[in-house]
Amino acid sequence: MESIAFLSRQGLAEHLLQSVVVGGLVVVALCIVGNEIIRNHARVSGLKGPKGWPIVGNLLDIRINAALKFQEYAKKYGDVYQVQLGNTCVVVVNSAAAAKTLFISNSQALSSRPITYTFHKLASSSSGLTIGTSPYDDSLKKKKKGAAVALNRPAIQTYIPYLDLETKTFIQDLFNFGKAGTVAINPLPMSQRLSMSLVMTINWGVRIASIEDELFKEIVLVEEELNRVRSTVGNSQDHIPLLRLNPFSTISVKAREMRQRRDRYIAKLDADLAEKVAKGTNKPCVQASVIKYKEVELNESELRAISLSMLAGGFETVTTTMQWSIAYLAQHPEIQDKAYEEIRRFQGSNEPLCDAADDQKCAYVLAIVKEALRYFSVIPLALPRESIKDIEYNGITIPAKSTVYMNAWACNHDPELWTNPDIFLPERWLERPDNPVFTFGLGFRMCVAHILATRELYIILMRLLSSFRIEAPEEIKCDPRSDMTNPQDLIMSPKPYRVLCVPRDEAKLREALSAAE
Ligand code: HEM
Repeated sequence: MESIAFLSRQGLAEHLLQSVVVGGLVVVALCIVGNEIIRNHARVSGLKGPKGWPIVGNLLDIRINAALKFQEYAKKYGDVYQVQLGNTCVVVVNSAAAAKTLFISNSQALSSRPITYTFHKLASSSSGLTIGTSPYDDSLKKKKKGAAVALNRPAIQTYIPYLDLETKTFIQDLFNFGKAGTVAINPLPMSQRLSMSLVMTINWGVRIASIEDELFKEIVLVEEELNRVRSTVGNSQDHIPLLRLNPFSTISVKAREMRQRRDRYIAKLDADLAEKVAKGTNKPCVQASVIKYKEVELNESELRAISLSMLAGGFETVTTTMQWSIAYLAQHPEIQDKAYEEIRRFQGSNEPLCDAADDQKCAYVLAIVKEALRYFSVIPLALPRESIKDIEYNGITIPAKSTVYMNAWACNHDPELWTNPDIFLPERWLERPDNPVFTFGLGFRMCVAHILATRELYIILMRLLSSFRIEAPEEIKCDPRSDMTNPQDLIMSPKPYRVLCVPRDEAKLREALSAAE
């Protein structure tokens, strides 16, 4: 009797277990089917493009190098197509001609940014968004106007003394840490200090004088982590909502921690400046003087957004462009020697610290800057856009609220624009100085500081190449297609390396640097 009861209990338990498993599988299958229907519905009607796998879409295919993979897809699907990143349908633009049509002719329609889970919900500052991550609204227009006033040509003219001081300190650092060319060094912290100090001086009137500064180290660490958090394609949870339920997600923990740490130093910088303003001891700077742009009338959170944007936009971008360039130039002495000759000829003297006020008049050095911006394309997918109204493109309607990526890498390497686009060749810019560079984006949301950034890179390279011969003590891998530190970062940086900065004329350089002190 007992054994019959036992068997029937066991049978019941097995049956229950089977029902739970089958029920669970049915629910999962229904969820997948439901999700597929939603995803299919979200696709742009009539636009070609790969659908990828259920749930993940094309995310797995673009892990190694999204911009290159998108460029490859263009051969099959055309210059403009759609991909499926998890649940997000993205329109990708891959040629110079298509980018001009979409981002310039439809500038206003493509004036917003999509909201992402990892950055916007977890990591963005409690007191507001940066300009680069703000969707389109009236507040964004005011923030952009404030930044434009701070970064237009007349304003940049007033920053020449800052450019002068920071680039001199850069040369001094390379000379000192590299012990006059006898010790191989990684130039990264020196470039980071330069670009960070410049934007901090412009914004808050305070410098970072040394790479040993604790605030410098904190900002470097936090901004580098945020670069990961802002990844366009690397955070799966941005595109697969189910993953947001994971309570142990390391990227979510990092995002929250970095937000708090960033809020702390921005608040401290603002408070220190407010104190100086009250005492009348502040240096002229954007934050202190923005109140005088009466026509803009920014509130506190909009002012804070400008500060955040200066650091987020102006620090890693310039640094990584320099870091790739130095790696490449170290292995191409012929480009360095040509630049050195051109600088000497242009200046008519043997002065290592070239004139900081020179506005990009040495054509060959400007050509190196433009080629570095093009060839390395440090933000390969620019910053994502969202359309605010329907766009007609080649008979297809890209509806409002679509996410659109400009593949800046593909546009910069477009064979319709350049012969041998995969070769680093500054001379191409002497032949076609007016060709476009896509590295700063295009249209309404184009980089607000592209004039400052180009001028900064120019004067850094002028002084660097006229002061030193850069030598590679060992091979440095610096192919932008494969040698990045983390292919999922928003801003791509090369792996760490070391170079020797050998003074071209040590006595003359010592003299110039000591005169500058
Ligand atoms: C080599 C240096 C730089 C590169 C490659 C770069 C690249 C970019 C790119 C690709 C965008 C998005 C453009 C688009 O959506 O079309 C952007 C936006 C922006 N950049 Fe830069 N940038 C650089 C330097 C700077 C500097 C020095 C600053 C500030 C001092 C800055 C501030 C900004 C801001 C505020 C935006 C947001 C514009 C908006 O969303 O309306 N950038 N930048």
